[in-house]
Amino acid sequence: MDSPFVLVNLKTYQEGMGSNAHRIAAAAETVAKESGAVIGIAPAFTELHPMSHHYAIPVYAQHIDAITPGAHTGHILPEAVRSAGARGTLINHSERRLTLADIGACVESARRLHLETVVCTNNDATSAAAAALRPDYVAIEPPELIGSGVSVSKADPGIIERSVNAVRAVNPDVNVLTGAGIQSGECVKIAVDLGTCGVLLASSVVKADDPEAVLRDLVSLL
Ligand SMILES: O=C(CO)COP(=O)(O)O
Repeated sequence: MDSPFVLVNLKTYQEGMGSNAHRIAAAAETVAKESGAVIGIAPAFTELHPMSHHYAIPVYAQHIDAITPGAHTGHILPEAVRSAGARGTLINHSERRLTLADIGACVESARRLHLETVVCTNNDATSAAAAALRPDYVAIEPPELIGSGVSVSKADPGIIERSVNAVRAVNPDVNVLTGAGIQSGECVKIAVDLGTCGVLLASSVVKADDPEAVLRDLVSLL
C-alpha cells in the first residue's frame, strides 16, 4: 500500500490557531520526514495560505461551498481554497454537514479544480452513498465518538470494517479513512489493518502539549 495518511483537522480549536498552527504544522513536517507517513493538516481558512506556503506538508480546507465565482456572501469558494495552496478539502464533516446534492456538487467542483476530496460520513450507508460520488477518500467518523477521547478503532471496529466493505462494493478506487477519538499508534494500526489507508483526527494532536510526540506515536506501528 501507499504511505499511510494521517490528516489532522485543526477545527476551530484555539490551540490550532496562529502560532500554534505553525507549531502543529512544523511537528507534522518533522514526523512525516522521519517516518515516511503522509501527514496533512486542515487548518482554519484564514491559515490555509500561510500553512501551505511555509510547510512541505499537504494542506486541506475544512469545507467548501458548492458555488461558482459571483454574487455570494460569506461562502467558501473552491477556487479560493485552491489558490490559497490547498491540496484538497474535507466535505460534509459531521460538524459541517451538507445535503447529498451539495456533497455531489462539491465533489464535482473540487474535481474540476484538481482538489483532492475527503467526504466525511457517519455510518456505512452514508459511506456507500459517498463512494458513489467518486471522491478520493471517504472518511468514516461515528459522530458520538468525535472529540470523546474514546477511539473508534477500539470502541467500534465493526463500523470501520462495514464502511470499508460498503465503499469497496460501490467503487474499489475510493480510499477509506477513519476517525473519532484516534490517539495512538495502536488506534492507527487497527484502522489500517481493517482496510483503511489512514486516519482523520483532531483533539489528540491539536490539544496536546507536545503534538510532535503524539504524531510520532501515531505513526509508530506502521
Ligand atoms: O472530527 C474529527 C476529525 O475530523 C475527529 O476528532 P477527534 O480526533 O477530536 O475525535
